[in-house]
Amino acid sequence: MLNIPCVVFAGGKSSRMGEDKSLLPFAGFNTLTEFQLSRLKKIFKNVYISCKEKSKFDFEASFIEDVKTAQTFAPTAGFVAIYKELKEDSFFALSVDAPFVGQKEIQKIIDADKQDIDATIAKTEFGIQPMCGIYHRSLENEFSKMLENDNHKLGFLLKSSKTTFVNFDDEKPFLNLNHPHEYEEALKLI
Ligand SMILES: Nc1nc2c(ncn2[C@@H]2O[C@H](COP(=O)(O)OP(=O)(O)OP(=O)(O)O)[C@@H](O)[C@H]2O)c(=O)[nH]1
Ligand SMILES: [Mg+2]
Repeated sequence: MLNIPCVVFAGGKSSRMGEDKSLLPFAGFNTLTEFQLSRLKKIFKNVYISCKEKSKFDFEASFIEDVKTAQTFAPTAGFVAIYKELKEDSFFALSVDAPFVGQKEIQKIIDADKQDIDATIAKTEFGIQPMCGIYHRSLENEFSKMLENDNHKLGFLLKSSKTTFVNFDDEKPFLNLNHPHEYEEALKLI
């Protein structure tokens, strides 16, 4: 079991999906969020759910609600709240809509992580995967500033910080369910 806390980001608008993707049924679970919780709890000692309002879920879990000052829909609001809530020096961030990121990928990222850097993030041929990787507390102030300035460019933050990018040849584990057709594709792959 991994000691680093895992945070599943499930607070987005799902504008491309057209309905809240964190609440879509998946692999026999009532919601994609519960599917993620169930499998990630076998890998990490502590798994948290980052969201705007925990009341949208009808199950028990360790929820971290976004800071209330944030009107914007962007993971930045989640990051600021997570740093406030957790006492650990780093955490593993994963998007709720990435159901195929498995133990193998997670372990490779953990093995590449070091104490004196800001982040360790997955990268594929398509580009960096900001919602799959480790964020250190050294970025806490940066995230607060980004939220204040209504700047939500995670890619820019990572490229201008001490980030280790971990290369993956296989794109498949990083399938993101942004559009309905990707959800349909994922249902067939389970
Ligand atoms: N906690 C929190 N997470 C968010 C917020 N906005 C986006 N996220 C998460 O960030 C991750 C990446 O976002 P996207 O894949 O673009 O999901 P989304 O923003 O819901 O979808 P679109 O509206 O189609 O862009 C997802 O895991 C979202 O749940 C937010 O305001 N708060
Ligand atoms: Mg989005």
